[in-house]
Amino acid sequence: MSVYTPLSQPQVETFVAAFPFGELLNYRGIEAGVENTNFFVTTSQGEFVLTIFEQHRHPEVHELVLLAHHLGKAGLQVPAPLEDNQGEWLHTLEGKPAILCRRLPGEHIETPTEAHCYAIGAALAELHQAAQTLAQQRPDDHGLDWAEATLQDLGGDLSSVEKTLLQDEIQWQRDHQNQWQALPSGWIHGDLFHDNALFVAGNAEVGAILDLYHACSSTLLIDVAIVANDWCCDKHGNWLGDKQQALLDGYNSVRPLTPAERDCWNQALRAAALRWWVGRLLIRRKQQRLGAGLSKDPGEYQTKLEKHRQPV
Ligand SMILES: Nc1ncnc2c1ncn2[C@@H]1O[C@H](COP(=O)(O)OP(=O)(O)O)[C@@H](O)[C@H]1O
Ligand SMILES: N[C@@H](CCOP(=O)(O)O)C(=O)O
Repeated sequence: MSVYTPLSQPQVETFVAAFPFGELLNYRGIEAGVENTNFFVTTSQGEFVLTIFEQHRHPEVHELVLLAHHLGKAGLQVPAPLEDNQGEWLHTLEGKPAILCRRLPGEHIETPTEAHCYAIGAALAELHQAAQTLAQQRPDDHGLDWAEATLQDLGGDLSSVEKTLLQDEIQWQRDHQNQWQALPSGWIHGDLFHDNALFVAGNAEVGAILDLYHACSSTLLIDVAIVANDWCCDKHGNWLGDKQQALLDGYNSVRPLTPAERDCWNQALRAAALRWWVGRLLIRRKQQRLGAGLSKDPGEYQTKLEKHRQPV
């Protein structure tokens, strides 16, 4: 369902011919993912992924891919764009930005274990550290102003319960901004759900971190909380076993959280749940407009937010 921009065989052949990777053997659309169009592309010299950006224009893609370039050079397994015969990596297909990356190793996991949570915590901290040496920044455009603007925009699509909860949480987060803004910041992934990681089969070694297209400059702690909300609890926000602790242990093994970050953990879980509740409300609207099935339930993140708001 996420091939928003279908391509013909001649289009892919022409695209691939610009690169030094041999001839096109076959290609197929990738079902996973909801934002961009992706194809697995096999040539006579290897396996690649062709991505067409559906929501970002060329200058934005330029910014986003700087991070992948930077992390790739630091030895992290991320989708870094490949250069064609002219040294260009940013292309255009059907009027939209397009890139080609190597297909990275590993498989998706259905249900993360504690070992996966530990490994992704350590990998996320490595990403945060490696990104600190990237001078360019990209402002976070999914903060509280965006949440507020989206609330206004969605207006009539929301129930009164949803509106009240959103308004109340945005206000609560605004009231706690002083402490939040003093926390360590830098590039965050922003979307490290477990379907955006690959693990090398048979063990809990991270094979790849994918989909860096939400990456931006923000509070590092929210990135850890985005992972916790997806990897470590059930759909109702109940923590599963020791997964949350495993994630934090893995993260701390590379970059120990500061005392101020530890104090703000619940705020981070709330901010992360708010961010993806609003994100999913927008995805739902897009899917409804396209007549597509709903693949990301916003209610799950409403429930998680409600859970984190309960006093412990
Ligand atoms: N470089 C890559 N190597 C291997 N698989 C990839 C790569 N890039 C994307 N994929 C596959 O495509 C899926 C969708 O890609 P993703 O970037 O998450 O799309 P979207 O931006 O639409 O969410 C991933 O879940 C993964 O299965
Ligand atoms: N991961 C987000 C939705 C964003 O989609 P992605 O396919 O780009 O990761 C969620 O699950 O809400």
